[in-house]
Amino acid sequence: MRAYLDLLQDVLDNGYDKNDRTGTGARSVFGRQIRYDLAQGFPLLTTKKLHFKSIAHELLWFISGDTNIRYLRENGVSIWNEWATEDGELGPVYGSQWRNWTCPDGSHVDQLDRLVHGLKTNPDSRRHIFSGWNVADLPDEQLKPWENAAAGKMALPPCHVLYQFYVAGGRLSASLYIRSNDLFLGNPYNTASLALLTHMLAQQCDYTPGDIILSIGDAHLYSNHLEQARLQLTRTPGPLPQLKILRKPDSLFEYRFEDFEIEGYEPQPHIPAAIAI
Ligand SMILES: Nc1nc(=O)c2c([nH]1)NC[C@@H]1CN(c3ccc(C(=O)N[C@@H](CCC(=O)O)C(=O)O)cc3)CN21
Ligand SMILES: O=c1ccn([C@H]2C[C@H](O)[C@@H](COP(=O)(O)O)O2)c(=O)[nH]1
Repeated sequence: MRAYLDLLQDVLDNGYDKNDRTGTGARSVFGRQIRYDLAQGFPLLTTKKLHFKSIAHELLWFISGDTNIRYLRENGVSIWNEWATEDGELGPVYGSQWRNWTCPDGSHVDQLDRLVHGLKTNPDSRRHIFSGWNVADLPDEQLKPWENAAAGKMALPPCHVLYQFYVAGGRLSASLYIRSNDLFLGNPYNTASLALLTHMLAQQCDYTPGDIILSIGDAHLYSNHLEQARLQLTRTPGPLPQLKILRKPDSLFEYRFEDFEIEGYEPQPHIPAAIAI
């Protein structure tokens, strides 16, 4: 996880202080990349305690195609509460685009189903991609997230926008473009989520999990996360935990939270930080 800490230092040292949509202010750099080899362990941050439960439930919720936070709430996950309508709606965010992209003729595309089929039947393809960036559903910038959701638009435009997969030597690798990344709160979630998805796809398609690569556009530390980032930089990363998947479900769409076990996770204490809304 050294590369993550180096990126925090890079932003502290070289970032520009900019205003941002949330009014919090952020220090940012543009265009950075971090790579993890999943053979080295599961990339769950060890320099502060992370809530794997939130990360896994959020990914299962995306994969199910759901865009209402009811499922998350029922499972004790509150990370999307601030953006939803009173009824829990977020509009056509990730799950909707991944599973149910609407075409001009009114038909729908299940991008994840196509991805799995492609990875199994045509591993050498250079087109193993799915994307959440559906221009027709982007929010109206003048409205609040929940107002957009109530109007049938996305509450927030996707941050983890474009996923690409690559098969070589029996290894499945994943590359993710993140247009905007809250390095203190969002990035550790995005990293572990991409790793978990890659493990699931590798299991389904009979490959070994390979590398994951996160390419970040606007990489920022919010002004009220700078002290927390400096505290984290005083800590030394520990050994990475291992992910065990306890059974092989019949499809990507049949995983349950109980199928995942994280072994050997011995993080340093949690560092609280306020989320910018
Ligand atoms: N400003 C901002 N940063 C984000 O990372 C982010 C958004 N907004 N909006 C949409 C989603 C929601 N995500 C979130 C939201 C909250 C936490 C958060 O507060 N994490 C706490 C623990 C909370 C918990 O797991 O219950 C942490 O310390 O990691 C993390 C990611 C990622 N995304
Ligand atoms: O998966 C995610 C989702 C969101 N974020 C962060 C990145 C930004 O700090 C905000 C989104 O604000 P925009 O003004 O739309 O860029 O959420 C993240 O890091 N990871």
